[in-house]
Amino acid sequence: MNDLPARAPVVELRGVAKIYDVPAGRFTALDGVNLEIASGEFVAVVGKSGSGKTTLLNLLAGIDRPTKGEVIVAGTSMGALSESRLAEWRGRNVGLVFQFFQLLPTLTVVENVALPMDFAERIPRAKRRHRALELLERVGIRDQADKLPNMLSGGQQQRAAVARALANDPPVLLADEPTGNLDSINRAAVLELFADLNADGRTIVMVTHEHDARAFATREVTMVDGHIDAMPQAEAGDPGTPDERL
Ligand SMILES: Nc1ncnc2c1ncn2[C@@H]1O[C@H](COP(=O)(O)OP(=O)(O)OP(=O)(O)O)[C@@H](O)[C@H]1O
Repeated sequence: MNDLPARAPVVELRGVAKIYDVPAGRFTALDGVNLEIASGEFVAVVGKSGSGKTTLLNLLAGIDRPTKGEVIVAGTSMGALSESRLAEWRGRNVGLVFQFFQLLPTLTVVENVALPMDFAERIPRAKRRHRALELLERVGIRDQADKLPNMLSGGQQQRAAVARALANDPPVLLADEPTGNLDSINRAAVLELFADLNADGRTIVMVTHEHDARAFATREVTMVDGHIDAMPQAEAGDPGTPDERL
């Protein structure tokens, strides 16, 4: 995994604002956001629709840039990077998981998982398929490797997407509503997988609406109108033991 010392902040946001130009003028989606996430945390980002969760995640992923403030992930302040360096940085330092999986339909599952390795060129070409198969084994769908994505269930497709996100062994796994398109059984399975990966030391930031999903995280960050709520109300109650969580 990554070489960062245990508990060092792997994510830092300092005075971050994101302002969009909209027909009516300017819309402040994030304002004055400060956040530190230590290596090894599993953070659930929660909050009402429109509170800024996806905007925050996109800044962490380097998909978007802040209007103000600094975003530092895995030791890199992203504001200093050109677009091309940012794309290269992203391929090596963050793994992304989305609600709708976003697997390429014409590639097999194992080819989808190996694809980010081609871009980052960190793993020798001859070892990429082997590593992709190991990752599929890790997420429990090694037997689906040579199928096309549309032959898999939603839960299996999301497992494949998680394996793809881990392809370049990124310090941070970022997930935007990863269980939002799954039935309850697959949702539980994917959350267990995230909890397992976190137990192995992987830092995870997950945007979610789902109360049960929050119970798997080690910390909850609540967004309210573009801010982080300093004193969130207890909503979900005691998360309970793992067996009780779903
Ligand atoms: N590209 C954009 N241009 C203009 N406004 C935007 C843009 N992207 C997001 N917004 C606005 O910023 C606010 C925050 O959006 P964001 O998608 O981050 O919220 P969210 O908490 O993830 O919501 P949801 O839970 O519904 O996905 C919303 O009011 C949204 O309409």
